[in-house]
Amino acid sequence: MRQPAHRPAPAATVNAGGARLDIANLSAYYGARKAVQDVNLVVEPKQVTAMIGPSGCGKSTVLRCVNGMHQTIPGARAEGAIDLDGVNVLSDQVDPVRLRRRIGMVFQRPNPFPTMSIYDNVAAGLRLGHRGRRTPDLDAIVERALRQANLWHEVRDRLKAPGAGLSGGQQQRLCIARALAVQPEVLLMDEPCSALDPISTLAIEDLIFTLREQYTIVIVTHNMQQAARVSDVTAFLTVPAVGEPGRLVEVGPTSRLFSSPTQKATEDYITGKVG
Ligand SMILES: Nc1ncnc2c1ncn2[C@@H]1O[C@H](COP(=O)(O)OP(=O)(O)OP(=O)(O)O)[C@@H](O)[C@H]1O
Repeated sequence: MRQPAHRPAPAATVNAGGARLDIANLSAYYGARKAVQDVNLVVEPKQVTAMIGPSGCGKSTVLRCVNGMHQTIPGARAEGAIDLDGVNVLSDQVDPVRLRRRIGMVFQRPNPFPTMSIYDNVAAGLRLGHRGRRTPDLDAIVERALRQANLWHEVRDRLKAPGAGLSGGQQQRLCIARALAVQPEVLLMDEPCSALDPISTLAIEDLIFTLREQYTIVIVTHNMQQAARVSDVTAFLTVPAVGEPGRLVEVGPTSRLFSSPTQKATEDYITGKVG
């Protein structure tokens, strides 16, 4: 393994700015069971869009469909369309590996590769994409991703140490660096702070705030204060009745949705009457 050169990463390689996602009439199934129905949602670049709603309403399912991960679950399928700058990501023609390079995902529990060093964790996706060929400027890309994830200064002197030896909050920022290293256009975050302490949560929220300049970000969160703090737009999903699929009830600018929701179901949820 080579050590990264201690020099700033070249600015020209930094992703210039996110992509638009247009989710149209999305329904998703696990076997015969419909989990979400007719979700319509436009996600704009350079914005943070939060998805909130009670447990089981389908927030994670929508995220999975966006980056094709539902295909890894036996019996799961999606109907409708998810347009990523002109390409329907649900089409059979789309290569799932390429799709996941364009759409990165960060999960609820930090999941660094346990036997890999900090450096190799960040480089993992790049090596995968180059099928054994040497990635140009790997050191610089690793450094840039760690800087973007606000982790560089904490790990620059121990890049060979195992990623699993970092704190929970650092591990989550390492996973964000790993996702950013392949320069995705969209970053999906599924409850990225739910396993973290308040200080680490604050660090991730600050990071989300700065990353929105360069990426299209969708965050699923149970924490309404967090949605209010970090997002520009909020989408509220719910399950209308037991056994029914989840539905998107309302979407709008975050400040408006929290101050004057148009739907009673949204108001009941954000005021804590249900959910
Ligand atoms: N792998 C799976 N197999 C079968 N059903 C699933 C699977 N994953 C989710 N579901 C079902 O799909 C529905 C939506 O689940 P999903 O995890 O998307 O909801 P969620 O809003 O993200 O929930 P939470 O907030 O609890 O994480 C639920 O009824 C759930 O039980």
